[in-house]
Amino acid sequence: MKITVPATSANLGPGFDTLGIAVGIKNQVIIKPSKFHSVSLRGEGSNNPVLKDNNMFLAIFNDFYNNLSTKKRFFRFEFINEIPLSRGLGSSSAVIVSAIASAYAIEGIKLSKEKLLNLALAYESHPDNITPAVMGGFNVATVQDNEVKYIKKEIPKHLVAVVVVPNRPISTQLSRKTLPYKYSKDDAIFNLSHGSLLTAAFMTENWEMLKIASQDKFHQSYRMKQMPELFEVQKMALKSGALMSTLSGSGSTLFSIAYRNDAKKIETVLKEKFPHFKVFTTHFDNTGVKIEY
Ligand SMILES: Nc1ncnc2c1ncn2[C@@H]1O[C@H](COP(=O)(O)OP(=O)(O)OP(=O)(O)O)[C@@H](O)[C@H]1O
Ligand SMILES: N[C@@H](CCO)C(=O)O
Repeated sequence: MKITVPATSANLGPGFDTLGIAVGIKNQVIIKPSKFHSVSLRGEGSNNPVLKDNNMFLAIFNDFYNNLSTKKRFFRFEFINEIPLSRGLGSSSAVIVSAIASAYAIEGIKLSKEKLLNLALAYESHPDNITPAVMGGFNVATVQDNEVKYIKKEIPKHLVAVVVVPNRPISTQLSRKTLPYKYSKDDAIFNLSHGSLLTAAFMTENWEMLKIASQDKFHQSYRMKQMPELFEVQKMALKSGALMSTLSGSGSTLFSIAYRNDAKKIETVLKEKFPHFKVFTTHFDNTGVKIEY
């Protein structure tokens, strides 16, 4: 059995804890029944021994599997990770979603995507990474009575993401602590209006509106000050033709959206200017987590 789950970019500027989008890089887990427990790990995180043994995937998988099954079975877990850790591309959300989906699937128990999403919510207080990780596409999500309420929009193929991944992480947990506890009425209205405009721009495919709509006063500047070079990346991406350029989740990745025809030029400029960062272009994922037997 193979589970595939996409990376996700949350906030998209003003949509703090609300807007998120799934992109073409992914984590895959191949699970096979085995005589004994074994784990292999390739790609992102493979040089981190902690991730091999007591990683979050196995902890969540076992929590659910032990409740779903009466049988004591062993498995071989083969992790193939493309999503970098602590770079704002939803690595932990991908793990949470794929671990829960795997436990149900290995037992042959059907699990709707809505139910999966609400089970994942228990592990992540904000829905803006887990929702696109489950559903794919662009999502607007909120939590009401412990349930995620969301609306999804698929992204057309002529749009791509140009992603700049710095060589230093920003921890979501720590960076949330650097944010103000209170905001002024003006800043609240600024983010409400820009987040609403951004959502409408995605839903109506008004891509030229993304640049104005993706401005933020809640979190980006506080976080980007931890790595001031990110302001340069953002300016260069927009100058080279990006439709929008925002901090991906809590960072450190800078996430830009562009027309497919403009991506090569943007990517080339960013690679030349920031050779110490990983720069790549990827399509959008409109499927979300998927299981193949
Ligand atoms: N691929 C993974 N495999 C196992 N555990 C993981 C993986 N990714 C994240 N984790 C666990 O989740 C914790 C938080 O990781 P990380 O900071 O990447 O998540 P995050 O908050 O989603 O940030 P980001 O969105 O930047 O990835 C890690 O310390 C690790 O315990
Ligand atoms: N909305 C979350 C996203 C984390 O990926 C944050 O900004 O902390």
